[in-house]
Amino acid sequence: MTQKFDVVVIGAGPGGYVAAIKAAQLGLKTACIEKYQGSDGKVALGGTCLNVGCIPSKALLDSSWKYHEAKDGFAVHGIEAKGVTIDVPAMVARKNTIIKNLTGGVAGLFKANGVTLLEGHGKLLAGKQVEVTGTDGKSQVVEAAHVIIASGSKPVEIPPAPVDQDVIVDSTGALEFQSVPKKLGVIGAGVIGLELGSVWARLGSEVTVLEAMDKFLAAADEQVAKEAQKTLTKQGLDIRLGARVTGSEVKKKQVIVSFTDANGEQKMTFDKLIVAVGRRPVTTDLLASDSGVDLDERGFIFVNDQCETSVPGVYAIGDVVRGAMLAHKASEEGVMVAERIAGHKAQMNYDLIPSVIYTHPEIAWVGKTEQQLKAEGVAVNVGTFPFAASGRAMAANDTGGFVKVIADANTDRVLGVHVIGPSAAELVQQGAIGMEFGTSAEDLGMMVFSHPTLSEALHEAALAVNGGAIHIANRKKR
Ligand SMILES: NC(=O)c1ccc[n+]([C@@H]2O[C@H](COP(=O)([O-])OP(=O)(O)OC[C@H]3O[C@@H](n4cnc5c(N)ncnc54)[C@H](O)[C@@H]3O)[C@@H](O)[C@H]2O)c1
Repeated sequence: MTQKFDVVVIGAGPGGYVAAIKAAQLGLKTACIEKYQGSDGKVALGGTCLNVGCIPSKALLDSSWKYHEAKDGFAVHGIEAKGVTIDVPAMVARKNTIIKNLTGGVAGLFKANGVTLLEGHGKLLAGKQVEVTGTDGKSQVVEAAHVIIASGSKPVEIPPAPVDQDVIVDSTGALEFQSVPKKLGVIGAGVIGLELGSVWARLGSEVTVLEAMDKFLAAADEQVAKEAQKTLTKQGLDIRLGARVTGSEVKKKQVIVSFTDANGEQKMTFDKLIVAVGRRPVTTDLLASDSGVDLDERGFIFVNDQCETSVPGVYAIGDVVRGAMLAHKASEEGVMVAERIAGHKAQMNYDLIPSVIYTHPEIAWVGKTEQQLKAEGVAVNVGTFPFAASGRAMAANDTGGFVKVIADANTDRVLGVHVIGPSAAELVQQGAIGMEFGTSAEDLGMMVFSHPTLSEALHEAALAVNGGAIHIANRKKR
């Protein structure tokens, strides 16, 4: 007999698993389909984020940062650490343990919330039926009153550098190196290129980043991007802008990469090459020809602001639809859709999705950049505060970067918070909370911030918007 559900979710990444849990919590009979197999051959929940994305990369970023600190950052504190070494297989094994704990945790949450897990590949048929094909090749069809597609994304491949997951790897392969490559090439100075480039640079690789665009971190505020480029270069990342990769040749476990830049044609040889040039939506064998769901011109599933597809009752969320490819955006879309299915009037605020790059210092922002606002003709006041003037940052010997608060010159409403520096992600979240409630720079300035904290840099930057910073000379006078 055909199994019937109120909600069937295709994909158990941070979009799909959150949607499934939320739907079940709202009293809907919910199933979630997932096929991804972990290293033990068993189905693992959590999608790219938990298995080969956000979490494993942060595990390696944290391990490599501790190594770097032990090697080069302790002496200033009077701590002597001699003979510091890195055991790369142990570092990678720790990362794998974290993945196992978290993916197992999601399975536990499914059980606790009564979500039925259907193992296999899900395909949407006509009439909100979903075909589930198991790894044994056997298929079953389930029926749903509502379907949520959360099939995610995968790395873009480029013909000049075909991934073999040995010498030329994508973001997944770059989490599995068993030793530190002497020379590491990275194609793409985006989020993944900078995070993974940082991991291996801290462990001793000579890292060259080849970026096709002439501008570094085009999505970030220009002042932040400039500071980031300066800092990462100082850390040893050789960032080549305007560098177009034209070919690669793997020879004796090395790769010779050809590229053109302002100086003409170039060749460089690397021991490993990471290709990190973006991700694309996964829609392969996902939609039957008569499913009725439309794709947009870039291959994403077409949805409106409420994540409704062209078929009533079928929704799509996360990386497979328009917007930022971020786990937290996917999760919030999942919550919104589950609530709407349950009859609530949930909406999502697409204007306040924070962005974070987990380098050191972290780079994070929410809202608009100064350049975007100027292009829109919005008059703004800007306040910045450098961590070099923060007592807490000095105590931690982590004084690089600054906080920048941008407010509407007429209303004083905060329109953007941009941070490069220690705990930037956490500080930007404070800005996001304020902005969600329509805070003005003055509101933030009037609040009591604990002393001594890094958060005081946000307080001071908000005060500086109107020339009232205490611990730095104000550029703008009251
Ligand atoms: N911390 C995070 O939030 C986080 C971490 C990892 C990934 N992600 C998401 O995953 C997605 C993929 O990340 P990503 O870093 O691969 O993509 P990205 O879009 O952030 O950066 C890709 C970069 O590669 C460059 N590029 C493209 N083709 C090139 C070529 N042929 N030669 C040289 N450079 C080229 C682009 O100009 C761009 O700067 C992004 O949407 C990102 O937001 C987010």
